[in-house]
Amino acid sequence: MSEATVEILLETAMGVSKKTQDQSGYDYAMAVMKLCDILHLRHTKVWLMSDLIFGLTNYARNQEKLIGVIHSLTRKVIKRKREDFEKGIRGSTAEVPEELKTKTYENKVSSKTVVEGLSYGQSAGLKDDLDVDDDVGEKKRMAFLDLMIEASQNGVVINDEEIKEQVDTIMFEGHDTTAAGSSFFLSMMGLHQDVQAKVVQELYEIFGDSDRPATFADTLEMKYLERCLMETLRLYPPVPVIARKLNQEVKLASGDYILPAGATIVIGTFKVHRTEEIYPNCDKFDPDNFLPERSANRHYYAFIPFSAGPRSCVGRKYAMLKLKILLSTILRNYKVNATIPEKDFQLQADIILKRAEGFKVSLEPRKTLVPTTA
Ligand code: HEM
Repeated sequence: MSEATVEILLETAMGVSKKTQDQSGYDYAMAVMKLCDILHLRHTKVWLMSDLIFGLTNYARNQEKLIGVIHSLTRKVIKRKREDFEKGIRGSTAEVPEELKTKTYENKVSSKTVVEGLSYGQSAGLKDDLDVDDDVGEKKRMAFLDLMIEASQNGVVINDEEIKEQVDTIMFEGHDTTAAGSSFFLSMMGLHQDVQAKVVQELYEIFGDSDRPATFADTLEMKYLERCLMETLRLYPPVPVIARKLNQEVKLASGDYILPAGATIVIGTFKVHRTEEIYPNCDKFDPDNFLPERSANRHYYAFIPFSAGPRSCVGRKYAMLKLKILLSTILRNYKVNATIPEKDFQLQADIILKRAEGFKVSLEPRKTLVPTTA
């Protein structure tokens, strides 16, 4: 999943054609994973916290090598984009599948010409510029990196090193989070076959037995799949804790406590999401928790997989879109099975929430999407 999410980022956010990539997404994803292991070790082994002692260990040398792998990919991607720009090539060079170049799909559910719906969390009540019916066709797409390179040409002060840092941030934040989210989602589908059957039923209503690629309009119809995704992010938030340094003292609403200015506070998203008063039977996987009527009166901060406020996740709409496309494609082609029950998951919270034993799911090819009972 990590490899897939890196490749998707390179094509969609960096606008690089798969053909132009000379280092696989797999190497990048593995390097990030190993680097996170070292960071995790430094969180838990007191003696490794000191830079001086850490610098003397093999971990430090390994870390250098891994950072080299990570940075070499970003440097190559930027170099390639700059060369394209100098040759006058503007915009994304990632290929659009032939089937998506013509807009002739009949939607089985509705034949709306204007999409009325929401790209991220219908229940969250958000609507923005993604909510338009122009997701297919041959218009020139400008990826995030294209825009930055163009801005640097137009005299906006951003140099190559700064562009590289932005690319590193998006590549890092954008791949491991969605890889964890999608892997937990597949684990849930494997364990809750009745829920998987309902998702497949919904996909059948959207796609019939066709194997055409999913469009943006289709993702707006994936309402039940979205609820399953939100419920997965509730139980297994890929970023399980966030931290903030207080600029001023804060009086807690819950009692006579005052947190001093300058303190670092840690917000346990994982714990917030499993609060019994907010989510009755809070450890149970129940996609109906995100039915509009159930979430309508819930506090805004009761569901914070993407954090909240001014430093919340900039990629959340992109993430939901990417997850819907990726997961619907998998479920249209494979039945997911899993045997390890949730109570036996060995959760590991380094930077990203993972299952220490790996995501043990197996896939069985589906011959047809025609729904079968679970
Ligand atoms: C399921 C997927 C994702 C989850 C759960 C997630 C979660 C988060 C969270 C919790 C934060 C805030 C951390 C904090 O408050 O300290 C954050 C920040 C951020 N995320 Fe995501 N993220 C996801 C996907 C993505 C994607 C796909 C991208 C980019 C394409 C992205 C880019 C970022 C960036 C750049 C920030 C930093 C924002 C800032 O500091 O102003 N994220 N993410």
